[in-house]
Amino acid sequence: MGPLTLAVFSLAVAGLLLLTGYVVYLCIIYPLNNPIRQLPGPQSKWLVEWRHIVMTMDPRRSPHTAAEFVEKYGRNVYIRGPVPWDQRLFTLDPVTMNHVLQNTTIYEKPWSSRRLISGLIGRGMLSAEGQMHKRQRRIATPAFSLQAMRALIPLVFSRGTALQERWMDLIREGGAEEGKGTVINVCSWASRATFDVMGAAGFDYEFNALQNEDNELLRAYVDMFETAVSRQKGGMRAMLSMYIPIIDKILPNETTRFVAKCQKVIERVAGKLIQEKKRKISEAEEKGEVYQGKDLLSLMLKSNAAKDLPPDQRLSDADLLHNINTFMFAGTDTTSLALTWTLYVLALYPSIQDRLRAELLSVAPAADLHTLTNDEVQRLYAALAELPLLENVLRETLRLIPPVHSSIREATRDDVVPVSGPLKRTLKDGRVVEERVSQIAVPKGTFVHVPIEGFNLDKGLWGESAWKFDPDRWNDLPETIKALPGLYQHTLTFSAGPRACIGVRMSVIELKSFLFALVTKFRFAPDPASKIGKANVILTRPYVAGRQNEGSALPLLVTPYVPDES
Ligand code: HEM
Repeated sequence: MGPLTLAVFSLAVAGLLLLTGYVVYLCIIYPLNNPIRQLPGPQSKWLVEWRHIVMTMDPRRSPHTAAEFVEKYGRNVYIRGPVPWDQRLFTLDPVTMNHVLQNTTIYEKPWSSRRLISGLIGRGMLSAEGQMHKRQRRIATPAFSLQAMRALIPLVFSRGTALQERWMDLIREGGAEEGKGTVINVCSWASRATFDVMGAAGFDYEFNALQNEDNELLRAYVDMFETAVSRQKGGMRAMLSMYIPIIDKILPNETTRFVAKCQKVIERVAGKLIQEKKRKISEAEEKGEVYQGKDLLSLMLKSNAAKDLPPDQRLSDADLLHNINTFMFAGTDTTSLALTWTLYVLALYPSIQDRLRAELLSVAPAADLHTLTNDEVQRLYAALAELPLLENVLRETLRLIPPVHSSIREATRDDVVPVSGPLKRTLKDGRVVEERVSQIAVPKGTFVHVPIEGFNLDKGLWGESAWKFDPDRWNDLPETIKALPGLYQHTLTFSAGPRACIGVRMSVIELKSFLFALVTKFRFAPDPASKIGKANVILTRPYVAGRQNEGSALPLLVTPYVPDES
C-alpha cells in the first residue's frame, strides 16, 4: 500500500468512525440522556417508531389519544417521533404552549419540516426562520392590514357569486326535478373558488379555476400541492428524503422530477407577473401617481420599496416569488377546507342551518349579488360581520375541525418551560404519582408537538360538550377558555405568537362571504350514499369511506333554496 493510498484509507476509516460515533450519539446517547424521557408517556421500544405519531396526528384517533394522555399522564407527556433522536414533548398545558409559541427565537420549526416546505415552495414566510422570517413578515404585514383586507371584499364576493352560479348550473345540468337537488363534491369546488380568490387577491391574476382547470399556472400549483399531499402518505422513500434531502438530488424519482417541472412553470409565469407589477409601479411613479393595485403582491412591492426601509431589509424577487407560493400553499386549501367542513356540519345540523339562513337573509339585499356596486357589497359585508350566529358557526367549526391539525417546534437551545399544574410520573411498579413542579427542562434538539386540535377539543378546558358542534357555546364561554393562547377566539386554529397565521382576516372575509352566497341560495344535506371520514394529509381533509384512493372529497346533496317554503 503506497503512502497516498494509506492516507486515503486512514481518512476513510476516520470518517467512518466519526459517522458511526455521530449515529450512536443521535440514536442512543442523546435520547437516553434527554430529561424529557422522565415525563410519563406511552411506551416505545423501537428504533423507528410511528405509533405515537399516528396516535396523536390521525384525527380519527387523536381526540381519544389526547383525552387518554391527560387522564393517564397529565398535560405534559413524553412521546417519540419516527427516529430515535426525535424526542417529543406533547403538551396540552396552556402555560407551556404559550411559552413555546411566544419564544420563537428558541423554538423554531424543525429543519426537516422547513426543508420539506422550502423544497416545494421556496424559502417564504412559512419556512424561513430568524432575521429572514422577521424581514419577510415585516414587508408582508401591511398587505394583510384591516384596510387592505377590506379592499378585497368586492373581489371575494364576486368569486362567491361565481361559485353560486356554477352550482346552480350543475343542478340544472343534473336534470333535477323542480325543488330537487344534486350531489356536489363541495370540497373540490371550494378549492377551485379559493384558488381563484388567491390568484386575484394575491397577485392580480385570473386562474378562472371555477370555469375550467386548464390554466398553466393553476395546473402547476395544483399538481405540485397534490404531489406534496400524496408524498405525505408515502413510505420509506418519503421518510428518507425528509431526513436525508440530498437523496432527491442524487436519485431523483418521478415525483422529484415532476415537482421540478411545476416549479419551472411557476418561476416563468409568476416571475413574469412580478416583473410586470414592478414595471406598472415605476411607470405610475414616473407620472407622479401612486399605483392603485390592491393585491398582496402590489402591496408587498410597495412596502419593499419604502424609502425608510434599509437596503439590507429589502426582499429579493426570489423572496417575493417564494412568498406568493407560500400564500398559494398556506391560504387556499386551508380556507377551502374550512368552508367545506362548515357546509358539512350545517348539513348534519339542519336546524342550525335554517337559523343561519334566516339570519343571513335578514341582511340580504333585494337585488342579485352580481348586480351590486362595490359600495353596496362593502355595506353588505359590514352587516354580515355583525351577525352573531354567522360568527358563532364559524368559530365553532374552526374550533371543532381545525384545517391545520397540529404543528411542531424544535428547541434550538436548552430551555426550561413553565408548567401550570403538578406533573405525573409513572414509577417502576406502575404506580402514578403526582409531583409539584413549576417548570421542566427542555434540552436543545427536543421537539415540541403543538396539538392544535388537541387544545381545541380539550374537555378539561371546553367542558364535556367539547367534541360536539354547538355554536351557541360562544354566547357563554367557560372562564377557563379565556386564558388560552390563540390568535383566533381562544383556539389554536390559526396558532399563536409571532408565527401565527398572517392570513386570518382574509380567511374570515372569504368564509363569511362564501357562506352568505351559498347558504342563502342552497340547502345542504348529507349524501346518503357517502360515509365521510377525516384524514390528516398535511391538512385535515374529508374522504369518502372506501374511496380514499380517489382523493379528498365531500359530496353533499345541494338543493336550491326556495324562499317561501319555510
Ligand atoms: C382557515 C384558513 C387558515 C387556517 C386554518 C390557517 C392556519 C395557519 C396556522 C395554524 C399557521 C401556523 C403554522 C405553523 O405554525 O406551523 C399558519 C401560518 C401561516 N398562514 Fe395561515 N391559515 C389559514 C389561512 C391563511 C391565508 C388565507 C393565508 C394567506 C393569504 C395564510 C398564510 C399563512 C402564512 C404566510 C403563515 C406563516 C406565518 C409565519 O410563519 O409568519 N393562511 N396558518
